[in-house]
Amino acid sequence: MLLLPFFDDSDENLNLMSVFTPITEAQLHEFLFRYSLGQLISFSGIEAGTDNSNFFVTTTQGEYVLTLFENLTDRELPFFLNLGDHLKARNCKIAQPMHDKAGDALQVLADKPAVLFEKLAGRHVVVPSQDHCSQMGRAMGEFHTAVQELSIERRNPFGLNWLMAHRQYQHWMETEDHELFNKTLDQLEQLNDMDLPTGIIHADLFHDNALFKDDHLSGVIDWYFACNDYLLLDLAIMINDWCRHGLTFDQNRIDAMIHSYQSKRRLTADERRAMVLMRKLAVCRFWLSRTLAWNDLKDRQLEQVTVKSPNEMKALLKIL
Ligand SMILES: Nc1ncnc2c1ncn2[C@@H]1O[C@H](COP(=O)(O)OP(=O)(O)O)[C@@H](O)[C@H]1O
Ligand SMILES: N[C@@H](CCOP(=O)(O)O)C(=O)O
Repeated sequence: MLLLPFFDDSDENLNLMSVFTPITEAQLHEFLFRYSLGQLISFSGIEAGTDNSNFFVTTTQGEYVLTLFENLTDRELPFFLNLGDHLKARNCKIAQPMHDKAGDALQVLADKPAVLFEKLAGRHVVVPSQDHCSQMGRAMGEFHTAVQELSIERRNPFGLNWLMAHRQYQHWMETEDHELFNKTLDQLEQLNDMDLPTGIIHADLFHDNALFKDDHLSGVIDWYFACNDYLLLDLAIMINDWCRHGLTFDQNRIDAMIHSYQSKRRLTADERRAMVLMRKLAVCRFWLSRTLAWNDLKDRQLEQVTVKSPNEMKALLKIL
């Protein structure tokens, strides 16, 4: 049995440096020859992040973020790049993938798939306000409207079926947690009987995945969990993360987020009925993924990763 430390403040996550693949100035200099973006001035590794190696890159023409993909492959990446191009063409607030002189966004650098993105201004907010939540609701409504024109597809690897499959594999949970998890899965089965709209969702829009400059949203990053699933799941993930202080939800922030979302896409009657269930689905998804990540970290004694607290999600489930 694995006992996980209890954290009630998400700032206390295991947070270590996350540049997995280093690059040299010479490599980057040569890489930039492919683009019409000027000469390299400077670059530096970004310490935040869990999955990829990211670098800020400054050239004589602008500022960019270079991502080397540590897990996603050449075969998987076109989905995310097509999505990025489409959303940018619809004026959605995201970081544009930069295309080289031949029109390609996907490259190879240091033997890893690599993409250069527009650098968005600002930072993520630490304590989201009602106005931040309102801006996020509107942005999400715009994303969900824009993706309806797009026919690409990706199954959600962390959706309801994935959760249900883990009913059998709970040696990593204490008995009390196991009961809470299973009881919630029983409730979630009701989602299969509801007629809920689906489409491409971000699927990970926590407040560290949106950048604000002077309290205005400059854009949403980290689209690598994007997939086809319930549209409502995106709103549920955002409400659970953006609209609370610690373990206390703020109804004003929730109302502001839903209201501005609905200015772009109205929720159906079934979606309004399913909201609490969907928020539980969102919590279980991150409880399980964080727990698996913690176990993996312990088993492999990884040192260069950032893993968020699973127990924060368990505590949230108890108050929903
Ligand atoms: N396009 C961008 N513009 C500005 N900053 C970015 C951009 N993309 C990533 N970042 C910065 O890099 C950090 C890590 O990026 P993220 O996509 O979360 O990495 P990972 O995929 O490894 O989790 C973010 O918290 C943000 O500070
Ligand atoms: N948002 C997820 C973890 C994924 O990390 P990210 O840095 O890729 O957003 C969680 O909260 O567990």
